[in-house]
Amino acid sequence: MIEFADVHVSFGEREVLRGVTATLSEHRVGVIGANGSGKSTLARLVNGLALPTSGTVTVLGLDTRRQGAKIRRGVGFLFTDPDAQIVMPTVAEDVAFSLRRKGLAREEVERRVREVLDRYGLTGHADHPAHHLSGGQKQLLALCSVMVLEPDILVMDEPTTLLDLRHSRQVAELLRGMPQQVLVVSHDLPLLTDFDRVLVIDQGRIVADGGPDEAIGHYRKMMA
Ligand SMILES: Nc1ncnc2c1ncn2[C@@H]1O[C@H](COP(=O)(O)OP(=O)(O)OP(=O)(O)O)[C@@H](O)[C@H]1O
Repeated sequence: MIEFADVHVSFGEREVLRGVTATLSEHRVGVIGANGSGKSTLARLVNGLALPTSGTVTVLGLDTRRQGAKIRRGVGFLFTDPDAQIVMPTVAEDVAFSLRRKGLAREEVERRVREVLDRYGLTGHADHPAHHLSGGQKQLLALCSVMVLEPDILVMDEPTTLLDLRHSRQVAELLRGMPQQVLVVSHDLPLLTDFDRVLVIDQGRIVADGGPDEAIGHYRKMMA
């Protein structure tokens, strides 16, 4: 559950979000809108990477302003650029990295890494240098590194930008099957067509909020 209560965010003089109020409890929630409308800022509020200038963001029952560290343990965040998330030389080591910090036994780490690489189709690349993967494979690797931690909520900022049609469909399918709540910022409208709820952001405000047909229709008209 993610709750925004009259959230404003300003960077200096510029007000980027202006009075956002929404309670998100649906499984897959999409966020669309023009460039610079405030979508990434909204996503970053969910794990406390950005904080409200005024108003409150509550995630998993916790206030992001006071309990950011705890929230970040429950909220997986996937950036647009997977290179920003690769920290170790090989694919398997990269996925294992975040788990090691949890203090799990080596066998348990290896078991979980194998399982997640298998689930996302990267088993054959386990010992390959992570930076040699294709853009789409790196995106899947970043997803593995986040999902292996079994987050309660997954936030994705434009996860399909680098992906070909097959990989985009794979991500869409994975999101459908995930038990976690997922918040996805995207310009990839087909990805969102069977989502449970889509928010349209314009100049820092929610201007449409509903099923994907209605919200995407509103967005298309707005951009015409
Ligand atoms: N840390 C920051 N400092 C100053 N300005 C910022 C910061 N983060 C975002 N902004 C500004 O806030 C506005 C909204 O940015 P944001 O990234 O949320 O938009 P967006 O809707 O995700 O855009 P896009 O679709 O282009 O990714 C932009 O004008 C951006 O320059």
